[in-house]
Amino acid sequence: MYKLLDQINSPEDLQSLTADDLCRLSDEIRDFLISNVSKTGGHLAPNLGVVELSLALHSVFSTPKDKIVWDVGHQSYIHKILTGRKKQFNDLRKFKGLSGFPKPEESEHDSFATGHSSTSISAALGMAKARDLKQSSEKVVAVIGDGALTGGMAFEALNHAGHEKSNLTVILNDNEMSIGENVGAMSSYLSRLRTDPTYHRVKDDIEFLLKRIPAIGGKVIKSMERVKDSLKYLMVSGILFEEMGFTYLGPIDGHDVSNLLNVLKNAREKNGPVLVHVITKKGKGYEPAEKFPDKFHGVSSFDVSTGKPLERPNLPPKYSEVFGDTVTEIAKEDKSVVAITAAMKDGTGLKSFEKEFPERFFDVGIAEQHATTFAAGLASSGYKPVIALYSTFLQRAYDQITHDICLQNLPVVLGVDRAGIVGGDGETHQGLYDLSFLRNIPNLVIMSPKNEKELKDMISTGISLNKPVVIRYPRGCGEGVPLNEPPKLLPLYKGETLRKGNQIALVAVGKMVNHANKVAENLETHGISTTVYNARFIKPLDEEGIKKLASSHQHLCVFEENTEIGGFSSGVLEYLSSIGMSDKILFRFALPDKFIPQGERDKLLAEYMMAPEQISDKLLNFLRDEGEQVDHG
Ligand SMILES: Cc1ncc(C[n+]2csc(CCOP(=O)(O)OP(=O)(O)O)c2C)c(N)n1
Ligand SMILES: CC(=O)[C@@H](O)[C@H](O)COP(=O)(O)O
Ligand SMILES: [Mg+2]
Repeated sequence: MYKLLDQINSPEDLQSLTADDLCRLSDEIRDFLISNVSKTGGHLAPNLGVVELSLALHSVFSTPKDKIVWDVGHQSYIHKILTGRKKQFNDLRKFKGLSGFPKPEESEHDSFATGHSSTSISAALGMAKARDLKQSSEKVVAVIGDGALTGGMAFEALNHAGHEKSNLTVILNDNEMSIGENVGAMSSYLSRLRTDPTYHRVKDDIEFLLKRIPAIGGKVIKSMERVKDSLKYLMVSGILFEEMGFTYLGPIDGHDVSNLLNVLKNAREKNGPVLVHVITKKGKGYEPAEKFPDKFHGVSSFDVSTGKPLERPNLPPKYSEVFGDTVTEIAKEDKSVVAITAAMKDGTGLKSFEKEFPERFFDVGIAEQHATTFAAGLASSGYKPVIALYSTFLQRAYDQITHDICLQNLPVVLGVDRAGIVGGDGETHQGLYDLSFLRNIPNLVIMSPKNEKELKDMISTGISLNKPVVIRYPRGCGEGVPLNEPPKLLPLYKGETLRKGNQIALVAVGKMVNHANKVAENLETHGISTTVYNARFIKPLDEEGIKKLASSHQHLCVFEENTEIGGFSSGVLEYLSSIGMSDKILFRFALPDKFIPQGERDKLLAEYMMAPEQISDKLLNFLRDEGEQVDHG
């Protein structure tokens, strides 16, 4: 199928290839990527942009002895192709298939697990210091994008690396894109680096002129070093990185394999930290991705000939879209509402808010900690910030929520998107811990809607509370309920009974409410009288409602799409034990205390015995063993 790629089964196989061969191999790899990712979905544009860079890296450095850390890691598909995993791309991001991110347990060539942005330089510096302490000789490389470079951790690591002066190569993959257009002063600085020929021209002109002055010219050039350096201070050419103790090389064309090979060999041999500034095009080699790199950042299956997603039945609106539209509607009436994203305006649905209120919309870059305390600052000055962050990325801002928002009881609403199982992104992205790490923060209200209509109501209720509020909701489409009614204020800290029975009460939050309804229907066919209670509030808990259920049913079961450790069901257990009724809890249905792998949500729920039919069977078997009357159904 592929003349060159079929011969590549490990990085060593690159050593015999010429630069021309590598160019031809780049074309084959792009064809392979487009063909496979169009079927499986995945991060296409980021990977199309780093084909030559990945080939050059694996030609100059030799993994697994040398270490390459891929920041975010969404752009590591070519790295995986070159390190013996091309045959696994049929199952990319699928249950029990190839991960879309580096995973040491998947290959010895994957030096560090990544998925969250801006960690690569820190990890690479740690590896470099370990090498120095062991007095071994491996090379260490971090590959970081211009988007990831807006993350605070990256600066902390650059600062430390410049101080330590260990040998380390940082490749800055600059494609002017985060998921959407990159933002921030660093991004503007990089674009000056990319486009500013002035410095080079002025420096060359001076030298050219001086060389023409007979005799003294040479001496003057020497003394002109200071002038040249002062020009450097005036111009750009990586001065920021040079001042942080790095040797700056670049900017270079990230699609010119020959030049990449030369510069990387040069960087490899340099002492101290080196930053190689590589200019690439996100989506290179596939026109739809080049034209719309944001849309092709992360794609589902698509038609290669048009770039359009494969036909899907008309699905309900996504929770994220409902979130963004609702906040925008409320902001039309309430001028104090402002919206904040950390480089995820598309994914969180806040693009609609930006369009309507550009002056009240803030994209802070990949900077969740800053986003959160920035919101606290706005709130302390009379505004009502709404921040949308993915559950998994919110993990970064735990102290900011605690120390900067809740301690001061500031009116900030946190939309915690992608809460629950997220699917193909796997362990690094599952939103399964937010109920546990948020529930212990004083002053914080935590809600989770059973559907997209209740999400609207919770947003309106949350903003009206004028205090710290979290609303957690899942990735993907809503339940298809009507959305034409305006949002209403919910009865505070109260749940609702959706189905009335008297034997077993199923208490659920969020998407698990629909799960509980299915279990209840199943139990009722076996003659088991079942209540379904939508708790709505994880904190403060609806204690009165829970107590009533415990007093009027033989058993309670609790459902949540969160780890079983410290989440909603732990809160119910804590409360019931405080009133001597903890024995009423029969089962807690939550995710186990482990990192949950990638895979379709239904497959993962079944893997952990949380499919509705599995839960029903478990309950029916328990009741039978207890001698309860259970019809055949
Ligand atoms: C902490 C964190 N926040 C947000 C994200 C979501 N995310 C994944 S890739 C990406 C953009 C990365 O841009 P860049 O580093 O320039 O890489 P490129 O896709 O351009 O190659 C973002 C925001 C993340 N992975 N981690
Ligand atoms: C690599 C990364 O972190 C993001 O691109 C993430 O994969 C987006 O997730 P969604 O597809 O759920 O928006
Ligand atoms: Mg980028």
